Amino acid sequence: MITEFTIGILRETQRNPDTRVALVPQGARRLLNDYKGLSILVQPSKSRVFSDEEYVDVGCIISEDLSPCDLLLGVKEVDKNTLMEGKTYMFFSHTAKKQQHNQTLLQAIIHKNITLIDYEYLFTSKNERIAAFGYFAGLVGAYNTLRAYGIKKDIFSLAPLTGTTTKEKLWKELKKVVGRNDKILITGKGKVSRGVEEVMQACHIYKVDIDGFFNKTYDDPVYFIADPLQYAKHKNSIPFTFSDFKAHPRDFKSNFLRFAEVANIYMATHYWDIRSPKMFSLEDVKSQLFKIEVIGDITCDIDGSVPTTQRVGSIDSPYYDYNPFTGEEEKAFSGGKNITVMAVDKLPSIIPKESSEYFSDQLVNHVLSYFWMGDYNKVLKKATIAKNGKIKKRFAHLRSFVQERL
Ligand SMILES: NC(=O)c1ccc[n+]([C@@H]2O[C@H](COP(=O)([O-])OP(=O)(O)OC[C@H]3O[C@@H](n4cnc5c(N)ncnc54)[C@H](O)[C@@H]3O)[C@@H](O)[C@H]2O)c1
Repeated sequence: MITEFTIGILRETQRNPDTRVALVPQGARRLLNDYKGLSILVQPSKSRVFSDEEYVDVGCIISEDLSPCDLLLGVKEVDKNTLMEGKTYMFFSHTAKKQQHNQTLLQAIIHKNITLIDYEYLFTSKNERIAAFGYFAGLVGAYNTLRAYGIKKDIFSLAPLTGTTTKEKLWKELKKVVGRNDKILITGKGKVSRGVEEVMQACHIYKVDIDGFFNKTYDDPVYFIADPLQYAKHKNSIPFTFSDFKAHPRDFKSNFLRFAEVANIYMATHYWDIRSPKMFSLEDVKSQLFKIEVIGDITCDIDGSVPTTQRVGSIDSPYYDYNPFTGEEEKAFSGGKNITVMAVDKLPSIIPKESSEYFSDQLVNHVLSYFWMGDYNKVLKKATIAKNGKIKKRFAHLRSFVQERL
């Protein structure tokens, strides 16, 4: 039904550009077949996992100039110097939690009267995230965390993930994981957690219930997935409800330490609202009772709910140690009572082809047509951080953040 609409696929602009893409050639082909007034322009890129030719083959136009586009699609933060005045952009902006490193990006968006829609806030009517790479972050994050444990304990050796790989290759490698009587704690029951769980199953690590996790000993490794009901509690002992936790996170405190006393590996996959309690404090990790030796922080929030995450590691160098007594970072696997941390963003970029295909399917099936058919259930509206250079009401907490002088 559309008269005319043009999508632009941006070239990623970070220093080590992400090879993922939000709309893959097969998805573009489907859209172009289904909607006759649609055009898709693609900025040429040598690093994208799909070649320019693959886009041309399905009817897209390769063009450096994306100024004719109604919508510009990226994956990661767009270089603020390339932003075009008055355009509509959709990408992972990592601005809504007032991330300091993206403050100037948000300021540029406001200054240039841009409309910013963030994939992170596209939700179904059942409040489920629509477009996310989380599942793949879970696969890679769990792999990297198990690899760290294998190195730390010198019990197995998984190949490092450098460059890019496929799910099939990960699975082959994971056959090397040998179990001990480890207890693995996972927090969060969303998409990342689903990926982590698949890795657990691939390694024949078994899931136990909360009673088993706390009270039983096993000969083999086991895991438990804690949801907010189990890792947080109301400050006034009011029974926990998730809706209350989401609406009034400041009324809750952490109930995590009991897990830290039995788990030796921890994988953080929960969503964290900056107003909700941190899992533990840096004081807590000094305690003899704090047993966790390896933390795979897939949430990767700096100064977030997992305070041992002092910085974001890189794909090629994903680990560092945190010394609980000095509070300093040390070389990974340097021993003693150090906690080994794996905290890397862009984890799904290690599996760029499959993760892009998965993400693109979600956009094609559940999001993109709202731009030209009408956003009747407000999916786009709710994910709009700024409209024509004005911060939207849902993100009003960012108004002072964009006005701060640097
Ligand atoms: N490191 C990476 O490369 C990478 C990649 C993708 C996602 N992530 C991060 O992983 C985290 C989880 O992502 P996901 O896709 O699994 O999210 P999700 O929405 O699918 O699941 C999040 C889970 O967190 C828990 N939760 C706690 N408080 C919540 C709240 N206030 N609202 C909603 N859920 C809450 C729930 O158990 C929920 O199921 C996010 O912080 C995301 O940014 C990291």
